[in-house]
Amino acid sequence: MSETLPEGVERREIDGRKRLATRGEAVYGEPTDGEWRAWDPDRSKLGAMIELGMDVGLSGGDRVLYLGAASGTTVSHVADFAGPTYAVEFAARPARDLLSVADSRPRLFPLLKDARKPETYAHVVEAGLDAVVQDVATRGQARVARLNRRFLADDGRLLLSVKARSEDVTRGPEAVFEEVLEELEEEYEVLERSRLDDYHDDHLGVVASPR
Ligand SMILES: C[S@@+](CC[C@H](N)C(=O)[O-])C[C@H]1O[C@@H](n2cnc3c(N)ncnc32)[C@H](O)[C@@H]1O
Repeated sequence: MSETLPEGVERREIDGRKRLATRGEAVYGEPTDGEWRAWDPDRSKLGAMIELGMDVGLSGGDRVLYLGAASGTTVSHVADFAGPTYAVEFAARPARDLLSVADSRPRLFPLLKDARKPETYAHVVEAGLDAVVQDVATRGQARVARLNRRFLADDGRLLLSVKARSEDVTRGPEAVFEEVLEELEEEYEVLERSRLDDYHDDHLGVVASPR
């Protein structure tokens, strides 16, 4: 397992065992130790990717666009160690919780926007970002990643979680993943892929860089 964690992410003994952790206010009832809070890979695809040793290439202070922020479980951890973190979520109810998560995180910017319409937030989100993290769990996941490629620096990274059942409930996950990757590869080079089933059934984690 790779131990090159981003600055600001550590493996710490919390509640009786070593866990990934970041420093910040607790958000989803996760165990804490002082100012450190456990990052639960069962609740977070990005957490699972890091736990599984994928080389996500994140660094402390990175500028990040997060697509599919929901109520902020994962993006709260990202904003604990990253620089400006733009969090896009199109459903109003989870976005309300996301606003309170941002209260204690001055570098977290919630955006009630549709990730399929990047032109609606292009005036807020800077270009040349270090990372786009995507967990939208909706049909057309490759398309969303392609549409948001414009925000990434040439040496930036896409950290994508693909949920097979969101694309097609009738086909096997591997066939769905191949199709999603084929479309993704029109604009990205896939650097690493790994099933996340230890933590999330029928999900694929993908690390990619823009072509
Ligand atoms: C699996 S949940 C995300 C969980 C979250 N990433 C976390 O780990 O804390 C997927 C979220 O993506 C949002 N979503 C789906 N399609 C979207 C779109 N086109 N634009 C913005 N958000 C979208 C859903 O409303 C939902 O909240």
